[in-house]
Amino acid sequence: MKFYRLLRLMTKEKKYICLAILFGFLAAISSIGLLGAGGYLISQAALEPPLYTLTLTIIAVRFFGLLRAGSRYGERYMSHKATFRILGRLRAYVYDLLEPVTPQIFSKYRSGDLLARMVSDVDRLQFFFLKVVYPPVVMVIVFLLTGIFLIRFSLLLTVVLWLGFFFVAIAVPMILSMVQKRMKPVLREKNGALSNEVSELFYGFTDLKTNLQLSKKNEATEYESAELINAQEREHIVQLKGETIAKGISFMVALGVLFLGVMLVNAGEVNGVMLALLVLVSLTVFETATPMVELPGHIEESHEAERRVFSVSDQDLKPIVEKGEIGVASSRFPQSITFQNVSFAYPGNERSSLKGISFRVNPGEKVAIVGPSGSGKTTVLQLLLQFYYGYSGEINIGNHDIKLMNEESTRELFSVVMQENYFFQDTVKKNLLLAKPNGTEAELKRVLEAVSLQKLPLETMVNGMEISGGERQRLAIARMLLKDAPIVLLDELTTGIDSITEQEIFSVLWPHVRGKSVIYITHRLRDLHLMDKIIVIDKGRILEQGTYKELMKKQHGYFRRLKQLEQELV
Ligand SMILES: Nc1ncnc2c1ncn2[C@@H]1O[C@H](COP(=O)(O)OP(=O)(O)OP(=O)(O)O)[C@@H](O)[C@H]1O
Repeated sequence: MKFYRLLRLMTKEKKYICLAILFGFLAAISSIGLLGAGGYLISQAALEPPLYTLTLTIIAVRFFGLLRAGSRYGERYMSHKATFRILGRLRAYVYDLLEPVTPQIFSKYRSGDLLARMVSDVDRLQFFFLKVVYPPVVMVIVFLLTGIFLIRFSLLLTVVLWLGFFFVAIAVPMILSMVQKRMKPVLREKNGALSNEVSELFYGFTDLKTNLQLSKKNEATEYESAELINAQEREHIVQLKGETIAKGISFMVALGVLFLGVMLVNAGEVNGVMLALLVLVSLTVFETATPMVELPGHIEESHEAERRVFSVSDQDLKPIVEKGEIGVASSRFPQSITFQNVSFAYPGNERSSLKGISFRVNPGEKVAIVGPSGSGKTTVLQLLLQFYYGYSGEINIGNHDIKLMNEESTRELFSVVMQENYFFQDTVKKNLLLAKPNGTEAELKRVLEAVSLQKLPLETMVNGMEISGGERQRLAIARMLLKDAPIVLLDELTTGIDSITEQEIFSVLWPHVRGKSVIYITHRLRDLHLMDKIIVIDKGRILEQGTYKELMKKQHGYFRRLKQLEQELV
């Protein structure tokens, strides 16, 4: 159902929603009361009665004036409070939906695009309550009550008012929405064409310039821009026409009420001093109805945003199993890791990236996984870190199947350096503290020294230009050293680092990980004699595994051939 999830979230903010509607209603009614009482006062004053007879009306005008100011403030305050609380809930809800399927999402969408889209769509949904839900509720209540008030004078007045309501709040917005719906595809097309031109201009700037095509591209971009502006103008004119018609109808209603009022006064059914009150009341009540012209647009926009926000999580991206609750008894001791006949294909991929992989890392053992690019090495870590669940076979840490283990406490077991490591736009210090929130400055400096970054001040901004790719990689290693978890996962950790620094890092790293279980992924074959076991993997299958000596003894072994090839190259 449309807006089902949004409405469910909204019900959690009942209190503020009810208060917003109450204050909105009071604000509208007091506006009507103020103008009505004002009109009545002027009419009465024109008859020059003794001043004391006007006292009550003057008090009423003052009362409505004050009530209007107070309730307007209350309405703004409560409606925004409700809106922001709903928005907060919505953000948390969307985050909870996406968090378990994040790896699947990022393998499907470009992460930057998706995040930007998500953030803007969620933000757009904040207007759902403010512009879609609550104004019509207030409007209907106000029109109902005003209609009932007018029945006191004549049923005809009420009929005219409700007829006006039908046209202004229902018929005109519906017709307008139908016309705009027909214009939307053109707008979308022009929008897409312009974004296309702009991104080609932006990303292909150097090529366009060197091939002398820049001015041609500029012209094309300007043409698309003018086309889009024209289409937007046309849509805006239609919108303005709708608003003008709605306002025109509300004036016609006021005129109709005036006309009827005069007839009623002539017939002696209504006192003449009430005439101004009737006209002003019927005019003011439409203040709540004329904004309805924009309602279909807001509904459409919210619906589109809602569809996009939830479409990502509604796809077949759900984790295949529910996570278990088994906590890890102690994260201090090294743990064994076992893969038993594990096969896995990434969501949407027909080809399996792992095919019946079995191996064991004993507690405290150091195991290298080597193999050519694309052979499935990183995938082993992705499964171990529980970024994906849809594999067959079993993965165990200690005696527990990881599918049954509590996700967060399991991750405490790992210190990880992946091929690409994310750093927050913050200082070196803050980025390091992520791994150990209570780490002291001395500890931070010690790990920086370990990766030969002692000259890097802790307050340097990581995403600033001062840090090179190799330094970022070393920083990731420093972060890993700081976490001090019992299982260490290293994926191509010295990519982008020169051989001398690499040697320095390894001389710190191996002593540091002594006693820990280590999986070290690499396609470089140096230092592998330090490993307890080497697993050679190609096209998702294990080709051979054993100690360095065992593999080097195999006459036609894959590893031996690789090693020989590397030595020849060196
Ligand atoms: N997110 C993903 N979505 C779909 N397919 C993927 C994804 N990540 C990897 N693959 C595919 O899985 C296979 C194994 O990839 P993996 O990254 O595990 O290889 P690798 O041995 O670590 O390679 P490299 O040394 O280049 O990092 C490759 O064919 C790759 O195309």
